[in-house]
Amino acid sequence: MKDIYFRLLKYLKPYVKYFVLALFFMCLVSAIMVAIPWTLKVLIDSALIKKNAFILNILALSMIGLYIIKGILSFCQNYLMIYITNSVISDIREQFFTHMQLMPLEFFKKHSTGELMSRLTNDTFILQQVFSTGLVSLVLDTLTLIGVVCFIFYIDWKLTMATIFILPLAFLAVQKFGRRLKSVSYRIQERSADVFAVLQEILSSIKIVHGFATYEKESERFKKINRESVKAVLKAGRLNSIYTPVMELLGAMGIAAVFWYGGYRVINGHMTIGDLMAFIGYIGIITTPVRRMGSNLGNIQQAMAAAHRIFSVLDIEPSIKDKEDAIEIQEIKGMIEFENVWFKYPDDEEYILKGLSFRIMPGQVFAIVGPSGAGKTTIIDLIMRFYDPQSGSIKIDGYDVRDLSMRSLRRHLGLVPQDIILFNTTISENISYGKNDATTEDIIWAAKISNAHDFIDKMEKGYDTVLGERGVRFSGGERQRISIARAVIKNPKIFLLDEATSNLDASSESQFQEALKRVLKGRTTIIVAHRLSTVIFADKILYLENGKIVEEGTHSELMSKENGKYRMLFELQTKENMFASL
Ligand SMILES: Nc1ncnc2c1ncn2[C@@H]1O[C@H](COP(=O)(O)OP(=O)(O)OP(=O)(O)O)[C@@H](O)[C@H]1O
Repeated sequence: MKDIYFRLLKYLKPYVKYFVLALFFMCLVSAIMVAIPWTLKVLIDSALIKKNAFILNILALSMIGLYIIKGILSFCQNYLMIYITNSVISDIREQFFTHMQLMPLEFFKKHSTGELMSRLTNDTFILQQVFSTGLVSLVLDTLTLIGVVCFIFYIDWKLTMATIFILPLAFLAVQKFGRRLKSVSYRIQERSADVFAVLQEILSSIKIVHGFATYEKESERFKKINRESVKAVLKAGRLNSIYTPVMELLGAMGIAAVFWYGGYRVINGHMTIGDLMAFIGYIGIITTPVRRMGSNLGNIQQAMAAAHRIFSVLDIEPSIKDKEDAIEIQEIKGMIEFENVWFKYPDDEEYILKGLSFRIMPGQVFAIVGPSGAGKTTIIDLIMRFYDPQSGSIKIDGYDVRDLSMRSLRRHLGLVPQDIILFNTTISENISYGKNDATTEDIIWAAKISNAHDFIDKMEKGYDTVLGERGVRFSGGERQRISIARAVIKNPKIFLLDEATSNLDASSESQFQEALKRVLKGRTTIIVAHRLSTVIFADKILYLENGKIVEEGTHSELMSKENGKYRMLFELQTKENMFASL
């Protein structure tokens, strides 16, 4: 827990001068708070008992003055604290976001989107709330408490000692509640993260839910998780509700004791009436802070739990990162080599790629075909360095990809992934996503090559059409063409097309292939395809099965193999196409 406090303090470093100023204002505010009951003593002993109207007037005016000054100081201190906490929280959020983006893909398999969203929004919100209000009142209350204790000791130490006897009881109760509240609040956060996760999953799969008409099943699932969350909130509510009356009782006991014992001390001449009234005034102004300190401590515990959850994500070291002396590769020729590559996914037992070796010379087009699950996409992911192999090496122009900076490596790779992911911005922003300095001509060029220009041009807003906007619908093929244009515009030396044409119809595909052949000239290309007709022009075709290359050669070489796997698959697909066209 101490670590978390220190870590949070580190975030305060850039704002330390504002923090010191806010603390200074807080000290002044509590000094005024502490001065106010003292005026009661002067009022009774020096103005009322001695019937001194001048002192009475001065007291009335100074009371107004003190409250005006306190108001101004409270405003400054509050605003400064809001500024500091919001800046700190925004720094944490930005750090969290940047960190999350650098995480390898396996991280996102372990942490659901809902969970990460909850860390970034809910948890940082708790921190923000607690530190902008809870912390201020805790500091103010502590300072006021210290000031009050000094004053009441000065007034009558015996009465003070008698009063203080009650305080440890209150603190014990506060601590006990604080601990209970912390564990309950942790449970609330966990449950609300679960609700987030289920909601996010259902919303993003709504098509499937509709398609399979599983509304009731999903409603049940949501209801169950939602009720768990309500249960946790109710438990915290119960604790909070018990907390207030217990604290009130302790407060009342304190006041009764002061009245009783203080009254005797006045009767016996050890105190003036003004002393006793000021004393009671002091006890009055500290009962609220003492009570509030308990709930503020509880809130701070909640914030610590939130900070712990945020830091536990920030502490995860990316398993794939640049070496300290990573090479920034400027220009590449485009040679790709796999040397005895063995790879399995993290936490899996079975190897997906088993001693894979091949070499692609610059400018060559390689196709990787084979049954589903053979490991084709995995090969692409390893070249992109989304994962590292357990043994063997993957080289680009003779450099092991682990020695290159990921940014410079990926700058030369044009990936068209199997899952088409487009952003909810304009078509032109989607196409120019990887090239900040792209001109309108570049965007149109890339769209033309990818066979996307015609359908974009026909749209009312053309390249300014926003994806996902009301009324804007794109077919799978159209989305795929935008995704291809996004890779083409980078003008990469190496193209990695993972089922890039699977959503195109036969005529778009043949047009696209013609265009692609032009673009691919002079660039190394790997095409992963299920439809073998799309790769017959490749310089070499690798037939992958169960993580191993079982056949390789050109289309005609592979077709000449009697009972060859490639040949059998090709013939099967040709027959299927014939039937489909009947
Ligand atoms: N992130 C992952 N974690 C664990 N296993 C994975 C992961 N991604 C893929 N796999 C498994 O690795 C194997 C190879 O997957 P890969 O996607 O490379 O196959 P593929 O040949 O491209 O298949 P397809 O043609 O169906 O796309 C499959 O058994 C798959 O279930």
